[in-house]
Amino acid sequence: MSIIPVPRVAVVVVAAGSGTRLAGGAPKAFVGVDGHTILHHALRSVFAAAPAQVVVVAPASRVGDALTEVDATAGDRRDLATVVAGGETRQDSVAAGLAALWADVEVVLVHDAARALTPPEVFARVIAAVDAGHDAVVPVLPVVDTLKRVADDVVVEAVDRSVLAAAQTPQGFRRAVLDAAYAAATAEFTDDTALVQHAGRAVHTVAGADLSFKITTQADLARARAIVAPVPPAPRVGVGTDVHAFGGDGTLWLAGLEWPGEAGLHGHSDGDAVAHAIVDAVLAAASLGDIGTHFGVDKPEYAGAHAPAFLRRTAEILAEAGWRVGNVSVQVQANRPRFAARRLEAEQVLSAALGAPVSVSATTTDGLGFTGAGEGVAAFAVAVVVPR
Ligand SMILES: Nc1ccn([C@@H]2O[C@H](COP(=O)(O)OP(=O)(O)OP(=O)(O)O)[C@@H](O)[C@H]2O)c(=O)n1
Ligand SMILES: C[C@](O)(CO)[C@H](O)COP(=O)(O)O
Repeated sequence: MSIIPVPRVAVVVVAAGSGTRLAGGAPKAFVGVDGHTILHHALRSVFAAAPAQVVVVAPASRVGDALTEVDATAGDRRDLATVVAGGETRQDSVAAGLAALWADVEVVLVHDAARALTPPEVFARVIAAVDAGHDAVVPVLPVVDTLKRVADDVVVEAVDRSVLAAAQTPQGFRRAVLDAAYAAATAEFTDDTALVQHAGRAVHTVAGADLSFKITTQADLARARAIVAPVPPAPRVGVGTDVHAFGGDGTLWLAGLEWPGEAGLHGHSDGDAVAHAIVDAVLAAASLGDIGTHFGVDKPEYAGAHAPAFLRRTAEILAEAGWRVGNVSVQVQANRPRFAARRLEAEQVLSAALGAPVSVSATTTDGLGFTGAGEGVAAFAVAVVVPR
């Protein structure tokens, strides 16, 4: 692990928006592009830029998922990154990010996660302009459409586009200037250079980039998907296993079924090794971590939970990342219970919860190993996932 000096630059990545205009089925930053989320792609370019403190501002309910994306993208800069909860407006979220900056930071960039494909060189241009002495810097593109001033659906006048520019992010600031502007803010602005200019500071422009477009609508998402993954990703396969020992409280729950009269299994949840092996196989296929990543013992809502709770949430996580389950095959290895009479029932319960075909088979080890000794059960699952 290389020792990176405490950085003088910080990047606040605002990712706490709801994505109303996108209607992507999840907070925008967690909608899938190519099997990775918008936030994942945004963080890839942030961490590819100059070393900086990185503060990700996520929806309060998705701080854990944002940490997962930081873990997946930060590499040896993981110690430079933190995640905080955002606010009601973009400006509230920026303020939350600013509050998390380290004392040594002198230059602050504020970047929309929604501009997920921003090339790292734009970050370099903005930092260089602040270092050259500008209080505030905004990357811009020339306006290419003819613009009109409109009122009540009537064109009032044409607007001279030669004096206009389209603002992008990351927007860069001397930290003292941005902190002072936020401390004095009395109105909402849609970007940070507007707020700083309202506070009386000059704003300098640098060249933006076509790839820095903001993913706002489904058309923008389709554009990003065509850039990132011109050819739809092939189906992917994943494997998952799980083991639980008999001796837990209550009756047995396995493969989504209750088995009256059979010994229960130990576990944070109901110990259903079949369901947990399926979760691991599906998440592994989409490279989205494993059951511990999303359902760890720190999630009290899964204490004692049964298979449908795990499988429904796993299907949601997959969909948000741009995947769906093709099918799953799972085999349980155990002396008891006897599956033959209820195998189809188990397949129906598991398939309904996952939203995809799950086939179940069962076997014993002819007395060998811990399952053969009746100490517990083991389950082995293979899953195929395909692009949504
Ligand atoms: N309360 C908010 C609102 C927006 N943002 C972030 O600010 C950036 C630009 O906002 P926008 O593209 O408008 O995102 P949303 O607000 O999610 O989109 P919409 O307006 O369609 O709901 C996005 O990266 C978004 O995550 C934020 O961190 N906190
Ligand atoms: C900050 C910004 O991306 C600059 O163009 C834009 O103002 C964000 O606007 P939004 O309505 O919050 O997407």
